[in-house]
Amino acid sequence: MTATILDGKATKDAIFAELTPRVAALAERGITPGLGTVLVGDDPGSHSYVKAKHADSAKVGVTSIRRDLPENTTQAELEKVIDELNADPACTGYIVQLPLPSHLDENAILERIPPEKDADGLAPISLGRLVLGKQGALPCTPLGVIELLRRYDVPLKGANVTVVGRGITVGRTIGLLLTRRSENATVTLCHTGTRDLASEVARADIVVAAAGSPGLITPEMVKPGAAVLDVGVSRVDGKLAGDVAPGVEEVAGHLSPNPGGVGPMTRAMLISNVVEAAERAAG
Ligand SMILES: Nc1nc(=O)c2c([nH]1)NC[C@@H]1CN(c3ccc(C(=O)N[C@@H](CCC(=O)O)C(=O)O)cc3)C=[N+]21
Repeated sequence: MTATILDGKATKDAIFAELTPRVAALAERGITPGLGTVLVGDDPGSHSYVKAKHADSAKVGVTSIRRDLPENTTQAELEKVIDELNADPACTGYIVQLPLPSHLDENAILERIPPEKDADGLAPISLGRLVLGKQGALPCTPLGVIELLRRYDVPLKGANVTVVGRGITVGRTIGLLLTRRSENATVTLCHTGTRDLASEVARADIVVAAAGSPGLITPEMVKPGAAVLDVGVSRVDGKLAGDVAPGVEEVAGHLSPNPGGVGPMTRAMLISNVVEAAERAAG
């Protein structure tokens, strides 16, 4: 058996094609969504993600506002930029690219993002609303995983989902989305303290690998026919490596590769969040 590839790039393009007329409809009412990005430092990976987000915005007609700051930016300088975006009516939503350099207080910055301008659901108030099941911005990577599964008709209701990794952008939050009544999945969250990772993965109908540990998920672990999503990414000898080892495509029923899987979906969900927030604000 060879897994059906969950093609995140093609799915992102399909989502953009759906968003473009919605942005045009907003434009007719005099509304232009504007996505801001705040990037501190010169990590090449972060730079290429941010660049891609601006290209995405342009593609669907969303204005973009870019704030690139040097590595040695102080907390006060960064807070000033955040306050400017908060006050700028052209910026309807924005993200602070994570991780921030270690001398900066990341949580204090995220606290400063008002929920109505939070484009990727990582500000504390948005995360709290997610826990409470209240309307708010939702995290883009978990949304991307769910949307990709939905578009390939991989059933979530009642599915056993094993998530590997407890980072804030994926592992910690995806269970909150998957266990909503609208998804109704059963979620197991694994991490470095998990006693028997192989048996937790073997039980799963869907595996979300978001540990950032190259090749962690091997073919022997995976239940034949399961859907496997490779979300983790690390650099090994300068090359990008996912969490899913070669050979899993022979066992899995569906596989989202890395690159070309959840990464582009994350970007699609960011633009979708910004468009949806603008529509909601317009009434
Ligand atoms: N506040 C915040 N929100 C984020 O959503 C966020 C973040 N910080 N910090 C870093 C991670 C990482 N991330 C990616 C987005 C797109 C790709 C992506 O599109 N990747 C392509 C190609 C990547 C390449 O070739 O360089 C792919 O997977 O095919 C990857 C990674 C968003 N993140």
